[in-house]
Amino acid sequence: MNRYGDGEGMYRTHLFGSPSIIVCFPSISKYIYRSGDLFIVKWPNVDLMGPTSLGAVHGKAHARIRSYLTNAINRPDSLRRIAAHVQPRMVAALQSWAHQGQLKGYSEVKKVTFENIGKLFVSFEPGPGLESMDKLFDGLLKGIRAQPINVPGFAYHYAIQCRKKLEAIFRVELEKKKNGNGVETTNDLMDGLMKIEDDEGNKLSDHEIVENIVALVVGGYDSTALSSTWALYFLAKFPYVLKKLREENIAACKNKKGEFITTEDLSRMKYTANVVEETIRMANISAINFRLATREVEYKGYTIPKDWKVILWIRYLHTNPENFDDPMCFNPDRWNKPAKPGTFQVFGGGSRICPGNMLARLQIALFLHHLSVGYKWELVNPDAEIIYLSHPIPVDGVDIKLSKITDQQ
Ligand code: HEM
Repeated sequence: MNRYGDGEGMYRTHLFGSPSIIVCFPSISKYIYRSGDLFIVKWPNVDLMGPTSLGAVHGKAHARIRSYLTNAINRPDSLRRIAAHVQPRMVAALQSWAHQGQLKGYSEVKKVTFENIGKLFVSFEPGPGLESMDKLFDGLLKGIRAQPINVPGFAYHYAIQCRKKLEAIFRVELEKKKNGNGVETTNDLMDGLMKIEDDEGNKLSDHEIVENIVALVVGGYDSTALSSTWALYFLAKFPYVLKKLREENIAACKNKKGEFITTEDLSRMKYTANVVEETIRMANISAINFRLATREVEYKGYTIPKDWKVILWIRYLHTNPENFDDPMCFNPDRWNKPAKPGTFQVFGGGSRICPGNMLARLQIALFLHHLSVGYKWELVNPDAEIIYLSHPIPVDGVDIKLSKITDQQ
């Protein structure tokens, strides 16, 4: 960009041996998202994501899984149920953090997020099994954005081993469900995937169900945990934001007699919603988004060749002062008015927009509620360096000292 100027907001380069177009302006990003037939989604290391999973399939196969999933986790009635379901574990986790006093924010947030997601997706109960699965998912996630070198010692090779073990675990769960062996009737995502049918009444194969469940945990687990961890970080750094957040959240539960807050309560909590949006904008969990040109495309006098990778550079959009004033300032009030069109792409766009976006927002908001009402905390290393691979996170894993707020405070 320094060499050629902004142009139409894209430039060409070579990344990891592939010719690629890097897209960094809202207008061209919008065009690419809208032209789903010209630019198909194409994740790297799709074998690790699962070639038959939602993020990898196209056409009717994509539409039928997506429609089920959107109903199950992204509609108001499902979110209402999920809100009631996830809060007890958040409350218990925060109490245990206060007992610990000092803790690694990221690993603790991950534990509680994984417990909730494990229960929602496959009815897993917390326990040692869940902990070892967490490690397997960690290994799998690290491989997804690594060079595909299938040699022992490399992240990609290890990720393949983790994936095999995870598939074996989920296959056992699926068999139990199919045989009705010792599993009470549940209503989790695996049950839902088992029921999906296409126009001819064909169901998903066992293999497709298992691949989709693995992909859903991959998509929904670390992304949500990282976002909540960044909220811990930003709120510690911006105390006046925490003060306003706390006031709104205390007011929201003033007349409650111990019951949890609901999605209806949250819909009235404007500042909390702003804090969620600002957290995910600045966290940039998905810093880039992947597409592939299916044929040669002309755009405003430029040619995008067939089979070139098209990489949407989301972090650039979110940190460009032309899109967001003073972009590195954590300022939830900026969300009092909507972002400029096409500048906010945390969840991607078009027919592929993240189907878990409302679920993620809900979990972050509920976490913020219990955290801000009941606890105070500080960063042990406020100047910790940030690492960016595989995802952005302070290098110390957000080490915090946390305690319960007493009545006198
Ligand atoms: C803050 C948390 C999250 C972030 C930042 C995030 C971000 C994204 C992004 C950028 C995409 C790609 C969209 C595109 O290509 O245009 C995506 C897709 C996807 N996400 Fe999320 N996501 C989050 C939470 C979740 C959750 C909770 C789930 C739960 C199930 C989930 C499941 C998926 C799936 C299945 C896809 C593929 C969708 C498709 O190809 O149709 N994500 N997400």
